[in-house]
Amino acid sequence: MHQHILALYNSAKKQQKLIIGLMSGTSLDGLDVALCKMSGNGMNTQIELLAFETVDYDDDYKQKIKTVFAKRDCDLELVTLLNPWIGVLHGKIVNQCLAKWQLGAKDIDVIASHGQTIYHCPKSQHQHADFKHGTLQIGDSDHLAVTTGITTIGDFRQKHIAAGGEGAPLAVYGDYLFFTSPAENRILLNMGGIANLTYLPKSADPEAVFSSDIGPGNTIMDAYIQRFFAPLHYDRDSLVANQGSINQRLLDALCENTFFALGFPKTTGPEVFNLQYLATAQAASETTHLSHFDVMATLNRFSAQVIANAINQCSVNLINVQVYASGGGIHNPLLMKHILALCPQLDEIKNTQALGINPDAKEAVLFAILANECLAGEKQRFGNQTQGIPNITMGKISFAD
Ligand SMILES: Nc1ncnc2c1ncn2[C@@H]1O[C@H](COP(=O)(O)OP(=O)(O)OP(=O)(O)O)[C@@H](O)[C@H]1O
Ligand SMILES: CC(=O)N[C@H]1[C@@H]2OC[C@@H](O2)[C@@H](O)[C@@H]1O[C@H](C)C(=O)O
Repeated sequence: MHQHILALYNSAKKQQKLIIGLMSGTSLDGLDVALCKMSGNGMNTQIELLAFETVDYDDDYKQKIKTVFAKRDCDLELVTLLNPWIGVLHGKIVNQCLAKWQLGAKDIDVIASHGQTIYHCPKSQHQHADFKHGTLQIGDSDHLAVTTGITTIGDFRQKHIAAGGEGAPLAVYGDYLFFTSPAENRILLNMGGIANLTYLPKSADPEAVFSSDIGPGNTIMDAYIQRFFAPLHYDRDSLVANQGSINQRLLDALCENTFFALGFPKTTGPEVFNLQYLATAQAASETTHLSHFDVMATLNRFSAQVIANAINQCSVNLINVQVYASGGGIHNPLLMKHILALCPQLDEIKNTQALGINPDAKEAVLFAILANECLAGEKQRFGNQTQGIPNITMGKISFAD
């Protein structure tokens, strides 16, 4: 037996594993690195988040990725070069974290790497008769494995598409295994660049569980701030949006999109929700004269409205439902205030820290759970398959040598 297969076999049998989850999301802010002590599998999964770092990307990284990110037309040579380059860079970041945590490669069972999404196009978006759904993550895991000396499981989304899903959201798998509770119906809300939610009924009925993208979280707000308030990268503490007023005509125009009429589950990305989307809505509503502050106030409300609509849609007729939020949007006080005001049935919105997981680390932890399932899980059953949750194991395995 090959030594790496044997090592994986031994890892899979271990009572406790150390898995590093890596997530680099649509906000392009940095690499989230979560050191997870994991035991069990399936509904018995236990996680202790031993350490967490967000290692900020420098401007050079951001510029390089932005050249191709969510662009229909881009330099294919650059994409080809970025694929290994990001893998190596993410590997070096893991090595820095290991040094900081005083751990060596041998202490880690596997790395779970999401990579960097550069384009996501479900059929609802591309509407090309010859093709189904597509998504592309770069930052190849062979390069991570060689750079770190640690077996790396990556490229999780392709199996989801191969099995009939849209390649996202994958959050549902980890959310279902780790956050389901017989005590209450739960909505796990993540507000990154794109917002998504997972509905977890207290019955744990896998036929009733689902996960869906909702629409923009921070992505249009971030793009607007980067364009008009550089060098700011985002509207820290809602300081800009708080100085403006909501423009109802622009808000109505922003809400006019076929994506919002689609049922759950559905996916989207910055390929749709971007500055061009805003410009189209401004032209349609004749609001091109607004101040930057009013535009930001309106964009903030737009995200909140989209998110609140989705919460209301899946909590209708439910009593005892609790929302647990995660992602960078929880740090945007105006956004949180609007969402709560638009969901009168909620007394509060908690965050996933109340369930033991740092809300900034949640997506990176999610990929550690997927890797744990890849190694040690058994096949899950998600019922009738209409919720976009195929019964699959995800991830491709890269060895270090
Ligand atoms: N103090 C703050 N005030 C306002 N917004 C904040 C604050 N801190 C973070 N954010 C927002 O959170 C964003 C980062 O969120 P996060 O890291 O969850 O996104 P992501 O994981 O890249 O996205 P996705 O989940 O769509 O892939 C920032 O770009 C910013 O918009
Ligand atoms: C294609 C892609 O990278 N999608 C991301 C993105 O970021 C949030 C939302 O859009 C979600 O669908 C997904 O990530 C999370 C981790 C998921 O798959 O659950």
